[in-house]
Amino acid sequence: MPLLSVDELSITFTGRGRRDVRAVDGVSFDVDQGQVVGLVGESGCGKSVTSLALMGLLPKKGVKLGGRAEYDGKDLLTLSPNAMRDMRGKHLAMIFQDPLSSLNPVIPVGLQVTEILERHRGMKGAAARKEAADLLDRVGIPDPTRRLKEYPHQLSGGMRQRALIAMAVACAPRMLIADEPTTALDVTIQAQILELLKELVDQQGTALLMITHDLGVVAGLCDQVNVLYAGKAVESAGRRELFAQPTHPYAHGLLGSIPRLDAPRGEPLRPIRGSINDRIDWADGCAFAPRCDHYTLECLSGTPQLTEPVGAGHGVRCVNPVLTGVEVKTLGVPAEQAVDAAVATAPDEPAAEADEPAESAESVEDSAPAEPAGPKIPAQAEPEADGKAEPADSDAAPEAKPEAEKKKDAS
Ligand SMILES: Nc1ncnc2c1ncn2[C@@H]1O[C@H](COP(=O)(O)OP(=O)(O)OP(=O)(O)O)[C@@H](O)[C@H]1O
Repeated sequence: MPLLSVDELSITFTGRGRRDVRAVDGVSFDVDQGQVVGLVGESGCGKSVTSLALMGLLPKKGVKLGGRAEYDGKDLLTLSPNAMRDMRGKHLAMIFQDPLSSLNPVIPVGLQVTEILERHRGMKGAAARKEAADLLDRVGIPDPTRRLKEYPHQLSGGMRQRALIAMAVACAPRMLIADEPTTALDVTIQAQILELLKELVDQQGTALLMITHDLGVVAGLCDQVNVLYAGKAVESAGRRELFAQPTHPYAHGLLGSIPRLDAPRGEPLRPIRGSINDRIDWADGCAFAPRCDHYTLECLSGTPQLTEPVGAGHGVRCVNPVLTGVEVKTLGVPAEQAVDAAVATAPDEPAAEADEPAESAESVEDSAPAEPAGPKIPAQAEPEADGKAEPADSDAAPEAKPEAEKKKDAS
């Protein structure tokens, strides 16, 4: 039985006088002990609110939760605030993106660590201080006894994130949720922090839910990956399967948009056009359709279901998946090699190259050119004779535009 089993999680923000926002819509995944599961997607796809819901950190007012999130037989979504408080620390812990705003700026780091040891492990005085120093030492903070007396602003960004990790693991939680833990750090520190997380998983069997927009992090760390788009999982697969054959056009585009060091000089980058705001409601069809070079009219007939067009355990929510093999490279390293390298990296070895794309796998939104948004469907989406808008290989952009867009350009 998985340690955490999320089943059809939905999160809706409600408010008087404004339209409800369905931020997460029927997301399901499992996390086993000692397993790293990734939630990946661009800004606004619902990654952070998923983690906050699991930690019981969303406000009660104005938020509707649906589905189940069973941890060790208990539904985290329905536990009382008190029960949830006991759950955090010992069972569940979270590492946030920005260590500076997660630490209290006016309390020395040591006191923030010992507070946790006192509350959850009943430790006091010198024993708690010693344990706090040991924890800082374990996460690689040099001279821990001195550092304990310092305030967060006196630590470097990497050290602050290490201190947060020390606090998160202080009670040896069985499950760790890391929400973009390396985004605020420079690339060398990123690799060290990822190594540290990997060690925790390997040595303590911690289950790790890794939330990231960074495919380098996924390649280096995750066993299982869920690619989210507009609140739904559009592809769920093992890391190898995903990198070897990204099958949903969004996942395919994400992997294809990673800059390559071996690309010929002047070769344009291949971002996914538009932004997450160019979408339709899932109830009307695939939310990604307006940005998709592979859409057909079928995409507009209701919510596509998760199916397994390329193999058992590789779920894809698309009626017109990318089934041709594509070579996806991460910074010049074929993806499979990058994954192999990442897998083979022992904890005491330097981080795999696969961690490197961390910097370059920028949010698609950030790198999207000022191109016109995708076709406004369904009005302009006219089928070819076979009922399909011209399928396009995203490799072949810009000619490979959907038929409707070509017409728009021509007019
Ligand atoms: N309090 C709120 N009220 C209304 N909508 C919200 C609220 N919080 C989040 N949302 C919406 O929920 C969606 C998902 O947000 P979320 O923060 O989970 O995205 P994300 O994938 O984590 O992005 P990022 O990487 O930028 O944090 C977004 O559309 C966001 O606007």
